[in-house]
Amino acid sequence: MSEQVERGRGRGDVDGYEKHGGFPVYRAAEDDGGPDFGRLIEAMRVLQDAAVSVSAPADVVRQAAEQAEALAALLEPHRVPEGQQPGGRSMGLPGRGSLLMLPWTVDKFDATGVRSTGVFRRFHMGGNGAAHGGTLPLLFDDLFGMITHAYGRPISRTAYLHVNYRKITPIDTPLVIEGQVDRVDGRKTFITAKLMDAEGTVLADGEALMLVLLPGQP
Ligand SMILES: CCCCCCCCCCCC(=O)SCCNC(=O)CCNC(=O)[C@H](O)C(C)(C)COP(=O)(O)OP(=O)(O)OC[C@H]1O[C@@H](n2cnc3c(N)ncnc32)[C@H](O)[C@@H]1OP(=O)(O)O
Repeated sequence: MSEQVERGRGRGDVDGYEKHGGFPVYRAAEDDGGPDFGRLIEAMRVLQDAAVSVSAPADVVRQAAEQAEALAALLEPHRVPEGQQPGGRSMGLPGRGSLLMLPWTVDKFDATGVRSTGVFRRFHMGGNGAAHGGTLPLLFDDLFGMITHAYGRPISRTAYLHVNYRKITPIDTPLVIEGQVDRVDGRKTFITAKLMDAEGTVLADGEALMLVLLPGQP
């Protein structure tokens, strides 16, 4: 571990951790949305896998569309403002219960770094069995956000994010992504991470600059 990482441990390294610029302070959902929320989100992902991979008779497609519309209508009256919904705030669920985030599971989260494991699914596919290139920066960016948070930095936004695509990233294959803070310079947090397969082969690596928000910055 570098001296800079050691010095940066904990939340005392930067004044104003609780200020978060102009960003609201979000709390984790207390009960991961209740007993069936994770089930709903996983069923939605299975549905997304199906929706992008089936070629079904017209009658089946019509029935599926009607059922999807009925499900949306069931949920519609229960919309709440950002920060109150369990989606994205359920720390015990893959991808924190978000349908946007990769449905991965965090198995290390501390000041020395964050590691997460999971698969790219069929609905993440770009072509020829490989994950779509745009889904990798999403995975990296969310990891960089968590690394920044775990390191104790105030709420920061990504100023730049660079991904090197070293090898094809296969779908439906267990993978791991791991990264850490490399260097801190005032508002700047420099982070690197690697996406690897089960044998440790690097499929992609990335680096980012996260900037601590100033008071009032959204
Ligand atoms: C509970 C679970 C939690 C889980 C938490 C999970 C959270 C997920 C977080 C995801 C994070 C995101 O995706 S955030 C969404 C994507 N990012 C954004 O939308 C950011 C949009 N950009 C901005 O809002 C702005 O550009 C800011 C706030 C980032 C910076 O604006 P600013 O405050 O005016 O900064 P500025 O003066 O320009 O720059 C400050 C210093 O940084 C340098 N700098 C700025 N940009 C760059 C750049 N691209 N490349 C190099 N250097 C740069 C400048 O040269 C300067 O250096 P010097 O002259 O001082 O040396």
